[in-house]
Amino acid sequence: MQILADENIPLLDAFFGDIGTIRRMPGRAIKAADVTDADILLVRSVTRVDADLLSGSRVRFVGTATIGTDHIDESWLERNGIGFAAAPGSNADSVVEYVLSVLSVYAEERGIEDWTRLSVGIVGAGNVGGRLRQRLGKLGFSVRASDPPLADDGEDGLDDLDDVLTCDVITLHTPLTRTGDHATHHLLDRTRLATLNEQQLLINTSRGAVVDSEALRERMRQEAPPWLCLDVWEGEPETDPELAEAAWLMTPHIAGYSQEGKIQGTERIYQAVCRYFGLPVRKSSGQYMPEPPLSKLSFTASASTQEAARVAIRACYDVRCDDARFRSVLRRPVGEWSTGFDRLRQQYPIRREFDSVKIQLKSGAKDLQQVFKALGFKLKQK
Ligand SMILES: NC(=O)c1ccc[n+]([C@@H]2O[C@H](COP(=O)([O-])OP(=O)(O)OC[C@H]3O[C@@H](n4cnc5c(N)ncnc54)[C@H](O)[C@@H]3O)[C@@H](O)[C@H]2O)c1
Ligand SMILES: O=C(O)[C@H](O)[C@H](O)COP(=O)(O)O
Repeated sequence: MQILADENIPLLDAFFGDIGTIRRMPGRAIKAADVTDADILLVRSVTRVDADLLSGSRVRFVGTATIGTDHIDESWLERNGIGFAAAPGSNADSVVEYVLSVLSVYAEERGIEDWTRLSVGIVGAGNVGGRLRQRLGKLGFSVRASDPPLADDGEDGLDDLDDVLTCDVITLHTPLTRTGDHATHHLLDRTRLATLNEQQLLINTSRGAVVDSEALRERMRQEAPPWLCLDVWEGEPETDPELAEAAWLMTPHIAGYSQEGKIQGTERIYQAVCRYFGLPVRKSSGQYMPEPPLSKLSFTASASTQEAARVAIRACYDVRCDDARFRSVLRRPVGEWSTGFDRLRQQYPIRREFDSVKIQLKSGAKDLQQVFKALGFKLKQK
């Protein structure tokens, strides 16, 4: 079988080497002429997969190693009998940990001693939002979440978007959808952005177009704008210079880029290909997960829970490093920004999730134990 794949999908040979001949291309460069002879197309979020790309090709299966599917015309694939799979949940923990890192830095910069005093509003309570809600709840944060599709399905405990927008921190975790009762395109529009103030932080790790960028630019120019943390950008890899200037933290769409997240993304589409073509599943992400550079952290009984949590979160992932790398690209001429955006993602440093690190504690340190468990670390008693 001929497999055409985005070169940024990790472990292509390891997972797909036995299944077919692999041809790699930069995802943004994949065009109709490239897919004509492919049986399987494997993409990430930067390749638009639709009739323009695939009609006339012999592609029988498309896999995207991502959670988001807004770049895929799924109904066209279905109408044309082409198999499809995404990678739901694969990098959800990575995004949750990105948000935890942002929260820890935000609390410190605002001089908030106890970060759990911040109320957090989650928009979209699926894999990412739901896991974030659980971890924050266990840590003792007051959390509100809005998710109308889940509410329609009878899920309790959800709030209206307008209530969620009154929280100290608002974090977006919806898919980008343009049709249906709960479409999210420009969900945060001019009216909703007008309700936010300088005591609030808005984090967007969903898709850039879930927020109306033009309205956001305007809001950031007005009195008392909210603090802003952007990982995703409407029109990326282009970066809006005014939003870049206004953002407190900014990163080039890497919230989901933990090593676990990326390898599990490949694993999910490998499993789907095997199912689709009736092949045995012989490989798993665990086989290929390298040893983490940091494996253990040890705290004495004298560590305060706040400080210990801060140290451990940032030892694993400090969002300020990604912010600094991105800002260094944006100091170059504007014409180089979009290639810089892609280069940062392609050459992303190794980042491991919290549960790759064992936390060693003195027995009896009950508060610390609870906090680390809630954050998602593994515990080891001394
Ligand atoms: N920045 C990154 O690196 C990164 C990484 C992973 C995912 N994402 C984005 O985050 C999105 C969410 O990921 P997920 O794994 O939680 O997806 P998911 O499908 O598990 O959950 C999305 C949730 O949003 C809800 N939703 C839909 N419309 C809504 C609306 N109008 N208001 C509120 N909630 C709504 C859905 O009901 C669902 O529960 C993905 O679709 C993707 O676009 C970004
Ligand atoms: O939807 C997802 O899974 C994420 O947005 C993913 O991290 C995007 O990464 P990309 O495909 O752009 O490399």
